[in-house]
Amino acid sequence: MSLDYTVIGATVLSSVVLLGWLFCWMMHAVSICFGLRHLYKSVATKQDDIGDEALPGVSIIKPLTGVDRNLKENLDTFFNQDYPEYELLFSVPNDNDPAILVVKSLIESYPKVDAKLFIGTRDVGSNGKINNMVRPYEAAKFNNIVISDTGIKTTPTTLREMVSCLKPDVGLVLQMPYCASRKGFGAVYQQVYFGTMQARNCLSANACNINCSTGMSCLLRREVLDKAGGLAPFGKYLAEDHFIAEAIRKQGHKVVLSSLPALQNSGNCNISDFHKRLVRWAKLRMTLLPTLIVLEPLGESVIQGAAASLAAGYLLDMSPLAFFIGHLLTWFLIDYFLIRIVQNGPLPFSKFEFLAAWLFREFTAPYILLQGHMTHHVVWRNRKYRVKWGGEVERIPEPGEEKLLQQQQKAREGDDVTLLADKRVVQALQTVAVTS
Ligand SMILES: CCCCCCCC/C=C\CCCCCCCC(=O)N[C@@H](CO)[C@H](O)/C=C/CCCCCCCCCCCCC
Ligand SMILES: O=c1ccn([C@@H]2O[C@H](COP(=O)(O)OP(=O)(O)O[C@H]3OC[C@@H](O)[C@H](O)[C@H]3O)[C@@H](O)[C@H]2O)c(=O)[nH]1
Repeated sequence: MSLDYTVIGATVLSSVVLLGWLFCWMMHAVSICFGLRHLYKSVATKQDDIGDEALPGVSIIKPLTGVDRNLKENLDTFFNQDYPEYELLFSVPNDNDPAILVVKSLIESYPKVDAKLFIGTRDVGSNGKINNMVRPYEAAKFNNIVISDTGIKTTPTTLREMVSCLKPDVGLVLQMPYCASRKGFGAVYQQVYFGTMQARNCLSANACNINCSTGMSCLLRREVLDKAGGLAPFGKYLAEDHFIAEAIRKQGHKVVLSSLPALQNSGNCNISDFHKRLVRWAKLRMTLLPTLIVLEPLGESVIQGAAASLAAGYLLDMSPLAFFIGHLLTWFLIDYFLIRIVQNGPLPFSKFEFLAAWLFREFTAPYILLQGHMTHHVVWRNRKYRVKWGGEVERIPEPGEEKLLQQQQKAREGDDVTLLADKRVVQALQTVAVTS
């Protein structure tokens, strides 16, 4: 009896594809169960019995670069935390940064809030955000550090909620990225992106204890990060959030999700800028976890649906078109259910807008991943970086910047204690610290 290897091959491949398809539905189910159980289930209320005096002090670091039309409104929310003891540490890379005026005016408006502004970076690596945060990190008064990006808007109870998640065995509390409601299709699209695909991955990964971080808003124990060398060793990566979470986990501490998502409220909802950000993130993910090069496209509804339709057509003799339509419709309905959980109620836009933004996201996602493959460098806040396999990055100098970057690199390589101390003195002299 002769074996038909083509038939065996096609049968095995179709079965694997259908198993992958079932795995995706399992991810949907896990993210919905975890979201329902975890999101907006405030732990803080239980802690209220402990009393304010038992709550630890928190230093909130806000690395800023430039201004957008929502910056003042966003920063203002940090001055209104319902929390007994916290300090705000703003930092900007240089004294031309327009964010300085915004911060100074807020500091003047809230004389009772402990707030400082740091001007000038310390270059410990290529990552501009890390360089911008090193000095406030070292100056922080408290052991509990919040890192919060410039575009984040917060609510009065968020800090209390995040601190309540910081149990003794926890080293890092992450806020899952989501968005505040803003006007326009670009805003709806971002909300749909973070409330569906990103939420599914983030919730299911956290439910299964897989590191899936976004560092836009997190609370960490400084003593734990200091054991890994503080912030400086992470300056060589752009995905510093991923590596910080890894370092904390390696020390045996848990990384948990806060029950409140982070509200991104940048004044810029431009779709093309958002796509550039997604391409940068995609590039970071595929260089640091190459298995995602295969898995990530397979986790997309359109690619997964196309592959599963062909497999079902072959194995189960079903109409591939009917299978594909049923697949997409079910995925759509489950995503609608998930985003309602992430939003904690009715969506701030119509069902039609949801449908349009959802279709746009699902059908552009493969193209964005492809662009991530095709770019050799990423751009972040007007700076170009070359990303190496493993996640390390190198700044690509702009014309005229080569010498400066070489000097900075040499200074980093030659850092001994005396040189570092000298540099600290120079930097201290260059710094203007505005204290309330
Ligand atoms: C057969 C089909 C299998 C489908 C598997 C699907 C695999 C998941 C694919 C993509 C993950 C997307 C993750 C999105 C969140 C990451 C956001 C991000 O890019 N953040 C960067 C900027 O902040 C950050 O620097 C990079 C971090 C690296 C994140 C790596 C995440 C891996 C998560 C994998 C989740 C799998 C969940 C499995 C649950 C059972
Ligand atoms: O050169 C820089 C770039 C960025 N930043 C600051 O870093 C924060 C995040 O920057 P953006 O909002 O441009 O970028 P993203 O939202 O894409 O960042 C996100 O993805 C990449 C990760 O490394 C970040 O931790 C995460 O926050 C902002 O607060 C920004 O002001 C700097 O201080 N200097």
